Amino acid sequence: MGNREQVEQRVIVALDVPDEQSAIALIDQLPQVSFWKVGLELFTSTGPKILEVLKSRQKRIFLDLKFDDIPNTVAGACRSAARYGVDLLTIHATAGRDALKAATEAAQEGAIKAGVEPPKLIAITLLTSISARQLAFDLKIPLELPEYALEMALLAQESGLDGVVCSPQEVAQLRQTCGNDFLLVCPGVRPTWADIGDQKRSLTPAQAIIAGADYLVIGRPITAATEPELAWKRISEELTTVA
Ligand SMILES: O=C(O)c1cc(=O)[nH]c(=O)n1[C@@H]1O[C@H](COP(=O)(O)O)[C@@H](O)[C@H]1O
Repeated sequence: MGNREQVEQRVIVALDVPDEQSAIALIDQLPQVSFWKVGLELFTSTGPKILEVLKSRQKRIFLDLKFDDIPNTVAGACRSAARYGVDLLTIHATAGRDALKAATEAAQEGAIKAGVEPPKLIAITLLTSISARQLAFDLKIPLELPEYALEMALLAQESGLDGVVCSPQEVAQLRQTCGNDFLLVCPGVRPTWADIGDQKRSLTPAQAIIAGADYLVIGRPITAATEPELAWKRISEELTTVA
């Protein structure tokens, strides 16, 4: 496998579209994409049907439902989601230690019962749409943002999770503290030519990989581009220079 193919496998494209038809159109338009993220918009619209579509095309799946509830409820949700045989699944670190532990155990149980590989359960540290100012003034968190993100990552690691979702701006620090076996997945990635949109703590694809991300999650710079294939190619070429 060449460098290019290897690095392309580290890009997860966010399938943030409203229905199955638009999702299938994008999946088929971008055959080189091997890893897709199904999030709240698409899953609420199609339910698990879209997961079957992706599996029938041998794609890897990040099911990003960002569970955040009491331990019993998140455990039930993770047990159910794990049965789909997806590769990655998300929960918010703010659900707390008991919920994170219960979710980890339940995801294993659900997968074993269904006879599929358990998903890697990863926790959201702090949404990449939140700035340091918003963390302090709106959320009233009295910690510096990098320290808060690190605390959430350590909470996830201590609770037995496989990794976290973090902004590329925090990934170097998290890699150093959490080690190489902890999965670091970075959304909030923006090539220099793309709109920043609602993302607040962004880096370019090359910078995010250099900083230590295992996977990049990229949505609108590709999916909302006039020519998604060209956007994908530009990102892939950028990454090949650092891989
Ligand atoms: O869990 C995520 O994937 C996620 C966490 C986070 O902190 N920030 C974030 O943007 N995401 C997701 O990553 C994707 C980013 O999409 P774009 O901003 O269009 O590249 C979206 O599907 C978000 O739901």
